[in-house]
Amino acid sequence: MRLLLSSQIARTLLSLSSRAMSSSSYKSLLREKAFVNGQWVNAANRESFPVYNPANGELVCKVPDMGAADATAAIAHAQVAFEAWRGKTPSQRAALLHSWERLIQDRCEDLAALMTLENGKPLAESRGEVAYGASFIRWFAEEGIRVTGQTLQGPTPDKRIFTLKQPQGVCGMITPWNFPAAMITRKAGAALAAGCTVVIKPAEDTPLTALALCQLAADALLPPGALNVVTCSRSRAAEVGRVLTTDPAVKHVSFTGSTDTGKLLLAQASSTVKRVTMELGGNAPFIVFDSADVDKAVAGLIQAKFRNTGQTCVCPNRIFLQRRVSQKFLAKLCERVAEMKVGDGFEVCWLLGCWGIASSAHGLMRKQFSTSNQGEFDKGSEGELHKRSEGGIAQAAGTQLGPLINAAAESKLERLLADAKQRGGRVLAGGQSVKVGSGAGHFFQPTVVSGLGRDSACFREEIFGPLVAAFEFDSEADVVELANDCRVGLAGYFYSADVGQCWRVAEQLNVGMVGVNESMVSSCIAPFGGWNESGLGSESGVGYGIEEYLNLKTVVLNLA
Ligand SMILES: NC(=O)c1ccc[n+]([C@@H]2O[C@H](COP(=O)([O-])OP(=O)(O)OC[C@H]3O[C@@H](n4cnc5c(N)ncnc54)[C@H](O)[C@@H]3O)[C@@H](O)[C@H]2O)c1
Ligand SMILES: N[C@@H](CC=O)C(=O)O
Repeated sequence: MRLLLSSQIARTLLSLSSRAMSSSSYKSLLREKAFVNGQWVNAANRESFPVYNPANGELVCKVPDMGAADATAAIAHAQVAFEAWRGKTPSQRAALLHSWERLIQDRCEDLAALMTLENGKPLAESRGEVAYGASFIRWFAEEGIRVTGQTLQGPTPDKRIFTLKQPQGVCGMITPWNFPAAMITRKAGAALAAGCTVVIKPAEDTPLTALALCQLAADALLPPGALNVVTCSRSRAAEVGRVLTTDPAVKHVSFTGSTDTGKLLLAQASSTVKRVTMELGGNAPFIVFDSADVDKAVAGLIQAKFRNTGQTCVCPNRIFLQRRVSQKFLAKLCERVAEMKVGDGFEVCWLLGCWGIASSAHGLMRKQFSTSNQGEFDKGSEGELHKRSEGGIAQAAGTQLGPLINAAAESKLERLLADAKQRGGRVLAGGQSVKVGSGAGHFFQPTVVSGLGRDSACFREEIFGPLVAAFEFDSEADVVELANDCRVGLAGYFYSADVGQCWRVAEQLNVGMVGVNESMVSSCIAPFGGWNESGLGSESGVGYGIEEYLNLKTVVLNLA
């Protein structure tokens, strides 16, 4: 009887989940034009470029291939909009941002489907990203109404000093493909809440999520010109990027992407001394000490490393294992890796169907709570979101690793692997590309290699794919030196049961974010930023994220 009941439940869930999959309601958010001054527009040159589904190489649609003239026009509109937007009270801006965030949450399923379509990440992760992305808008709406200055005593009895924080103006933003929603909302949410207006150039691989966010911003009644998206192909990125980094009307450039591109944009932005926020590449150490709980460390690595098929700037890159624990860790890791399913991000099972239903229920509940008990409900959902995006990797029985973003990403993995083999590295798991469906996508097995030294490409370069490179070490001092032997410093992780060691190592790693017995360091609450060649400035966090978009002004008042 119990068996019959559970198979009926499974069948119902399966049918509900496949019905959800076959739904094409995301098309109502699919936009094939750029968004400037509240209008859907073509490129001045009338050209367009294709957006492909990385899972099967199929054409999704075409969007405008804009150039310098379009970027200049968008900046001019954003400048006009700035004069009105800065004049609104912080609470008025917050109310509009809250509406935008609510619409994003309400359309979570459609946004997630669009994201999986253009980026390839498993649907579970796309849902997690929509919620993560929305959290930044809510966070910054609240940050915006709490901006404060200082009142200081003067250097002489007749003087008083005040500080004011004022919006900078038009902000140019260049964003990557790996988090097509959250890297936009983390920047634009902060800038808009501060009273700035924005012109965004999204990555050429993933412009559709950016455009869908614009539609929802328009639905939320954000004023025309406050949020603009200029789309362009890779071959025009430098042209549009040059305008965003050199036009005197742009006061701030915010970029997330590779360190090489970041350096170029920094140099360009220096010509007009713009404020800059740079979130660049990482090479995160993931250290497992002998005292660590190995099962927790393996689970942590799986979550942090394979999120977005390993294409995340805070992904563990170099895995350092203390000699006594090394074999045990690798054996368990290889066991887990062998179970991971590579496939189309839309492939789900009834477990995820279950989650889809839960998330629809979440949408309904959210609507009900929105007037009565919003604050409390939001707090609860924040934790849920994190569990959900982690669950997408570690627990789901559907696709856990989607395709790589493009052919160049696959070639890079093959190069890193060839270098590892040539240097005597051993491939303990994976190591092959995978044919999925028509074979037009670029899929790769989760791969574990060991036996490498610090001369290997896996040690020196940001891997940005599902390849784990493990290295052994003997002492705490040795591993801190190894971990710090790189020019970037975004995130770092370690697992240890020794409290003293936890303090020491957290303090000694030259990175902007450290996970101690924890593999997820990103949230709207925590400052996000890197040291050294990983970037400049801080996104999110209490005060830090919004301050990036505010100018400090000192006012000296003479009382005499
Ligand atoms: N830190 C991150 O989150 C992140 C994100 C994406 C890529 N990466 C790293 O970069 C590597 C390559 O990926 P990628 O090619 O997408 O990164 P990229 O830095 O070249 O691209 C990121 C963004 O910058 C734009 N861009 C590129 N060249 C530009 C230019 N000259 N002027 C203005 N904009 C420009 C792109 O169009 C995209 O919007 C990856 O393998 C990875 O190591 C890091
Ligand atoms: N999206 C990542 C950062 C870049 O890849 C995060 O917020 O953790």
